Amino acid sequence: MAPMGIRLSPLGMAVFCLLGLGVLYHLYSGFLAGRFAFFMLSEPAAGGAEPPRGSAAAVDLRELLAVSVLAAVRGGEEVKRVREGNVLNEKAKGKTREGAEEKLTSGDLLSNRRMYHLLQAAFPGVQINSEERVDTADQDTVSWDRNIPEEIKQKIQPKEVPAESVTVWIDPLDATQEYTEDLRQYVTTMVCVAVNGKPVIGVIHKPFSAYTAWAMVDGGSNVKARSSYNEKTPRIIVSRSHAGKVEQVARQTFGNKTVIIPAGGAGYKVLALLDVAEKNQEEADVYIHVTYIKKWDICAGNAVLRALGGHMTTLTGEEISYTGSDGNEGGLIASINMNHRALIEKLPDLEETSHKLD
Ligand SMILES: Nc1ncnc2c1ncn2[C@@H]1O[C@H](COP(=O)(O)O)[C@@H](OP(=O)(O)O)[C@H]1O
Ligand SMILES: [Mg+2]
Repeated sequence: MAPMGIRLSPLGMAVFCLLGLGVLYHLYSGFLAGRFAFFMLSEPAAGGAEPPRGSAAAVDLRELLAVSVLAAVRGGEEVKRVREGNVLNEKAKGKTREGAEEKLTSGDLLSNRRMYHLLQAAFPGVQINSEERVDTADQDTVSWDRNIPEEIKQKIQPKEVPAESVTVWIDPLDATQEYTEDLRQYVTTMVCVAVNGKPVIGVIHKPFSAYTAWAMVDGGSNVKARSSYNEKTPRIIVSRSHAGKVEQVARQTFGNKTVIIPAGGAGYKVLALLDVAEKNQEEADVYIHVTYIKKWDICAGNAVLRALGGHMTTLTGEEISYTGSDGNEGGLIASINMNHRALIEKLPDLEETSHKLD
């Protein structure tokens, strides 16, 4: 009932109600629109609010493997392009301890730039050690499209590790000496991922035959060991341009009739121990190196061998740690599906050998 003296007109009531509804609708739709806009805007931010992958406390090793394969392939394209263009701009960057000239070409530098920037942009929180100097101002346009190749997805599970435990080693052009001699079969590009100094992911790519081997320890691989190895009279693969006394060491260990295969590149020599269906690849049973060598030269091969159950150690059988300094002093011996310990015990004392052979 209406209060006394006031008559409510039904029409007025209807108009009043409609106005009220309008006001409510306006307020509420504005609120909803605001919420909707916030939701839309905050969607990428929410993704971004999670720390960008690779820069935060954790990195996924499967992603790191995918980028490492891409980096090795992209770097390899530069290596091939420069070689085919025949303008290497070859120069000497120094000498090894043994006095051999260390060469540097445009192939090394352009591959390095590509590989480094690709890995660095994808994983900004990770330590990357590269054979060549990197100009950080010198950006490269290739970025990772976040695609993980189907084969890697099928074989490898995601696995996060703290970013600060990771060291990536890049060799943008292994066998530079042979590259300058146009011995293309020896040339590789390599990426290695070490976790707490242990080599865990290895990628070895042959740019001139578009062959890529990758493996992850406790993960999987696209390459395997051969079905048999000659343990009694192994064929030994050694350096052709930084040999030192390796031939004498090999003959002293395995006899004068031992077959010694001189070859370029540490990546190539590790592949020689595996089942690599590639026509420009020789096969061997053991890889021995006696001179100083850098960690970017051997880390990827070490990871691949370890993933497949093989070994790469110093000549006295110590594991090589892939953190800190970039040099490996103790030489190396690599084998797979063999008694590695027995091989080491057979080796002569290197100090003694070098006195005897001087
Ligand atoms: N005594 C030494 N000092 C420095 N680097 C060496 C070395 N012996 C081998 N290396 C490097 O290890 C890689 C494999 O060597 P080799 O082909 O002789 O087996 C080459 O890398 P790069 O070609 O990447 O420079 C080579 O330069
Ligand atoms: Mg190298």
